[in-house]
Amino acid sequence: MDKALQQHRAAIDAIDDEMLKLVNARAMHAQAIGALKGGGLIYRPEREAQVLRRVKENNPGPLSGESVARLFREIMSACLALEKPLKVAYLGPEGTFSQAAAIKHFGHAAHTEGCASIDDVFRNVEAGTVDYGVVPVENSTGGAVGTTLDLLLEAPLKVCGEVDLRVHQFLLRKPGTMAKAVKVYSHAQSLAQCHEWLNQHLPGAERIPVVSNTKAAKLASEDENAAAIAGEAAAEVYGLEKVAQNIEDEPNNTTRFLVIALHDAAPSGRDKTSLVLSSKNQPGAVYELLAPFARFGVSMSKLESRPSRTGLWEYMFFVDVEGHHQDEKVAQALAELRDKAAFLKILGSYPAAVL
Ligand SMILES: C=C(O[C@@H]1C=C(C(=O)O)C=C[C@H]1O)C(=O)O
Repeated sequence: MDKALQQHRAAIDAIDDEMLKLVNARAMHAQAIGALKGGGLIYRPEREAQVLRRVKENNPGPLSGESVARLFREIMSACLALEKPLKVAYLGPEGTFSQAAAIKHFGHAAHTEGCASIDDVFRNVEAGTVDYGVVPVENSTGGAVGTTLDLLLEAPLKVCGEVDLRVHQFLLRKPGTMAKAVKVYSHAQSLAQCHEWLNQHLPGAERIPVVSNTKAAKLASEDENAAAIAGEAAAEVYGLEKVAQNIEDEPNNTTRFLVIALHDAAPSGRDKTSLVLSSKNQPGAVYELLAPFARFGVSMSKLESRPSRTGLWEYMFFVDVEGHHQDEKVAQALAELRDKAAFLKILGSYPAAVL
């Protein structure tokens, strides 16, 4: 047993030495490519998506496709940081799901910077104080994030990526607290995601929405009568006790985030395009408006309406379609839409999430 163990460990050491050489050789190629790009835009979302898809497809196992993709995500992140670590703004403070999404998408070598609000994330990207921003756009139980949609409509920014994050919620208390919680702090989206659980387990408690789950955790850490709903990372930041775990009503609770930047992405082979449009306020107008997608065989993966601020009972439609705006079918549908829609803004084309 001892001998076998030693043999395996010796083999692992030898493999690790090989891997060290290989990842550094890879890093040097990435550096050379950085130099070819001449100090311009180094990060290429479409290429990164292709690298991740390729390793998933070629993975012989026994490691899962998901695991190898996560490893390569970190390798690429470190390679890119050799040139210049990316600065990524998210809805802070530290420990939010937005930060987890930023790290999932860009890896740990990126510098993540917490902002006080979603507006601030947009402003920082616009001003160029950060390279990218990560903003929540919809949750599988709570629905659309209105602030993000409104800002996407107005901001001169592009969507260059998407991140899907499985969200687990915890009920957190100050350690050693015995009294039943009379107040529950959390972000409105998280309160919505745990609505049924709260009805059952804390029916009398007042639900108080606050700007972030981390803020909720902070408030609960200062108040014996309060609890917070937040993720694991927020519990760690404030040293709270996890009184109940996975309290989200929907077991597949997922939040989708968008990556915003001054540019979108080139085609990666499996892309999405986000756009916002409005129709004239007349019967059948919405049907008419969306008809070009059906006619050119473009699949729609999302349709969300939002009241327009300009007229009563007028709506903006946020649409995601499969394909890149440079793909022929999508380009044809968009050309037709341009004539029909009262308003059309293409928010950007980007690789469909790999991780
Ligand atoms: C090396 C490149 O630059 C960056 C680093 C990548 C990598 O490490 O594989 C991929 C895309 C870019 O974000 C490239 O464009 O190929």
